[in-house]
Amino acid sequence: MTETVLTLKNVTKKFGSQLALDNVSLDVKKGDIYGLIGRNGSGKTTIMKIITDLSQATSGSVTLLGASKNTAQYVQSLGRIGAVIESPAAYNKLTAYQNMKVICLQRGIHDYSLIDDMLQFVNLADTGKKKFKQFSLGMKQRLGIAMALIGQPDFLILDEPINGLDPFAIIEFRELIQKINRERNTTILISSHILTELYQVSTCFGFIHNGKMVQEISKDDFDALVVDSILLNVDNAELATVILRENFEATFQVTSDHDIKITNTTLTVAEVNKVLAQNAIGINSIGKQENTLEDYYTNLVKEIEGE
Ligand SMILES: Nc1ncnc2c1ncn2[C@@H]1O[C@H](COP(=O)(O)OP(=O)(O)OP(=O)(O)O)[C@@H](O)[C@H]1O
Repeated sequence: MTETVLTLKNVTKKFGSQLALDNVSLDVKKGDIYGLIGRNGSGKTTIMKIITDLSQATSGSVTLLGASKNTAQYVQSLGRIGAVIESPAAYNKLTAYQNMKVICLQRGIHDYSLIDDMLQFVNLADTGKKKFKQFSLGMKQRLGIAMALIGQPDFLILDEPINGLDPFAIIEFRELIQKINRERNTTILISSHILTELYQVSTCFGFIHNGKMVQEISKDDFDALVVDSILLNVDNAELATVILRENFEATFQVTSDHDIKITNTTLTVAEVNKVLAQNAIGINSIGKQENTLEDYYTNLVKEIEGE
């Protein structure tokens, strides 16, 4: 059975009368890259702060690397994790190497050769005398990760690390996350509202909305559930739909006099095209639409808000 790294059970957090987390449960398994997805204010940072002991839950339980929160063992478990929450905390006037050295001193790490290894690992080996305040956002994020990795953690927590990065820095970042997971066997919890990126990097997802965990799903299950749809623009959508229903098993939505959306299908564009052409239906356009994590999340939120 796969080992569980983190479990939250019915965690509730109130700030005065405001309910920031409402009975949240989640499970992160060893080896996962768990993507925590939610809009601004949905509770992602609050979850991470509770895990890292920067905040206390109002009720519910948290188990980290086998230890329950508020026990001496939990403090030991915290020593096996690395975290970058809100923004990387480093000294503006220090270089990458000096900032790393501060972390080593704080953590009682005496082997400074680890610093060079780690800076190399995050591609910051040649920043020399450049001070943290002169770093680009991408460099700052990578230094934050190097600082979090210096203690060789089993579990890495990253709060919105992609925010504000340019497309090249995002690609670099994605590769770094995967490298950490693969080469260092580090389990990762990463939050973001940039869903396309989370989709590419994560092995499972947790959707949080208004402080509630709406769904947890593995990437494999998500991929099996979410199949692409076919969008059609035809002369007569109603007639075309009758013909399509006679020929194929799928869901056909007539969205206007000319537009049809076909979902729940593994049909190809060529198959649809052939049947309509044989029945003399004029086709103006036909094409596949990829259903993304973004669509899935938006629909989930719409369903909940429509409740
Ligand atoms: N210290 C606090 N005092 C009062 N309310 C708070 C506090 N911290 C967070 N909240 C509230 O709790 C809710 C969840 O906030 P949280 O920062 O966890 O969301 P988030 O999903 O991380 O959002 P973002 O993406 O904007 O960082 C929000 O409504 C926020 O205003």
